[in-house]
Amino acid sequence: MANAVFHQAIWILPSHHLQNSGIHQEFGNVSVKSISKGFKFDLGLSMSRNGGYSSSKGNSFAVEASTSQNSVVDPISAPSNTSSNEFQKKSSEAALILIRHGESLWNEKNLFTGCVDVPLTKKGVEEAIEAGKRISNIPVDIIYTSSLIRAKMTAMLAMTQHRRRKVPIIMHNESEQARAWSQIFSEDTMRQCIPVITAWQLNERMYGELQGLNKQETADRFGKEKVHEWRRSYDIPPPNGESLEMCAERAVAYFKDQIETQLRSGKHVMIAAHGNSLRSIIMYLDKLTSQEVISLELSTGIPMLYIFKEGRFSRRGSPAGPTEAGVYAYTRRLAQYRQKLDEMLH
Ligand SMILES: O=C(O)[C@@H](CO)OP(=O)(O)O
Repeated sequence: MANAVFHQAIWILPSHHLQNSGIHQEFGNVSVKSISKGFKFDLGLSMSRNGGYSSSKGNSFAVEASTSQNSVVDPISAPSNTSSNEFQKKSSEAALILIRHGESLWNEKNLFTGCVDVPLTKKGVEEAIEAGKRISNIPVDIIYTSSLIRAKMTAMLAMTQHRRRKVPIIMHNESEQARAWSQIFSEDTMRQCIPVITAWQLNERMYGELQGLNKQETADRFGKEKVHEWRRSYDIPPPNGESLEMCAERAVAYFKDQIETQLRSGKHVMIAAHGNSLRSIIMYLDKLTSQEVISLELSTGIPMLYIFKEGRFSRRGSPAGPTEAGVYAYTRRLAQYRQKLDEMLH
């Protein structure tokens, strides 16, 4: 289906609104006076009919001033003597971090969860914080999460550990009012924010009539092999649920349409999602066959790093290493980013 754009996810503050609005006298510590010129923040994203976002401007997170145009580029990522547009054109490399959410209350109870919206356990919270430590030196410009709380919690908790100290802000594009009421009125503040896009397409596979059942009891009842087939095969769906193939149809399509667009424009992306939605994405990234994906298992709270360069993905991190150094093979560009963080923070 074509992605018919029906509205834009823009945080707009036209100057007449500033003058006329009696509502937004202050937003946090930012007074209206400091932004009296009037400008608009444009994520460069448009929501499509299928609930996804498409890039309306080519670059995400662009800021349009009333008189001039410039993109918000992290001063740490961008060389100071290079204009942001030039930088983005030259930047042929972007980081992609994938994190499966931390342990949920139903993981702990060994229940099939699927699209049931269950929060993290204390251990899951700790795993998310630990994941955040491992990615604390890797640039993040935009975050995608599923619409489920365990993925959102994981992303937010992980970002509490990031050394750049940017603030992840969940975009509310569900209605005109939600957009209007979540505007930000300071360009400086915007520079210190990371947009968080929630997308149902990244949700866990819908587990059908297995949702809420105990995994061990289900295996005892239907047989270990049958249950393994439901859980790990590519094209055999659980009763009235989604197979991995069906899950991939929405998750990988969303990835290609929305997330790859960000990577192509040089944005560093983090995705917090689920065992099976991420398996389907990894199958695409690593070009796994439907046989190979059967043995792909993802642990909770382990971040994986990919580099997108010249249209190709290469895996730079294995979930095996216990430390950041053991996990990630940094590219030169990532090492430079890290060095700049060191300089800034010491
Ligand atoms: O229950 C679920 O939703 C998933 C992930 O926890 O389980 P499985 O490992 O069987 O895919």
